[in-house]
Amino acid sequence: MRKKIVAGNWKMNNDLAQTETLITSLKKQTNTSNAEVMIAPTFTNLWQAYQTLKDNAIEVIAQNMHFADNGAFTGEISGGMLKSIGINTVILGHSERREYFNETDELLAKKVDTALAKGMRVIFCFGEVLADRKSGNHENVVESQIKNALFHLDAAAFQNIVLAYEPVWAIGTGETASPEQAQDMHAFIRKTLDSKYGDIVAEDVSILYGGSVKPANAQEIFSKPDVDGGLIGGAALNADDFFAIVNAF
Ligand SMILES: O=C[C@H](O)COP(=O)(O)O
Repeated sequence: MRKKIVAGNWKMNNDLAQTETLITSLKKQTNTSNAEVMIAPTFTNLWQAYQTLKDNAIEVIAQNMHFADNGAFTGEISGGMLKSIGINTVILGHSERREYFNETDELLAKKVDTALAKGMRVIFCFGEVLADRKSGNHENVVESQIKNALFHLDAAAFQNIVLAYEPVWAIGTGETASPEQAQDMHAFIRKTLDSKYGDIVAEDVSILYGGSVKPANAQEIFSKPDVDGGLIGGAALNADDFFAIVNAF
């Protein structure tokens, strides 16, 4: 069964004190929707966030992880380390990881494998840049990102995969994909999954939209039949805005 999910990706924002303040505000909010709510603080604040929220319905998730279990990878964090502090979900393939840290589909396939082998849930991100959208190549780009990183998996693996379509031109720019553009791409993503795995997988996978989702536009985007939620950046840094988006369902 497809789930509704709203996940806040805090990116490299909020030190420990700011994290505690924001979580205190989040705990005062009421979820009147049927959406699962997640937040992804920075690594240094995951433990504190998890401890503060472990009796709350808000799930604390990670923004990234390495594919190896351990070893000489200075500055990296493994899935086992995340699991050991109670983190069961990880965002992989965010466009900022792809752009600034050279993460390729091939690398992401290895990260996905490791996360799934650890029993973790993956929020797998992908999306086209503006030039691809302008040239009409956006569906080809998204199709190859999905195929290259995920199509080695078996159908059962998709029970622990959430997809997040994030057109790069809409991230942090204030320019949102129109609800129709989001719907069209989400429907295309289901068609792509259907071609390999059949309609049960295609219909059951949750597909989130990310890119300048705000309280003012969330309801219209979430009203589209193939949009199952959002991956929220800037607006997730304010508790009122974030829960206005959660409650837009
Ligand atoms: O992970 C979140 C996305 O990059 C969207 O960020 P944004 O809501 O600030 O555009």
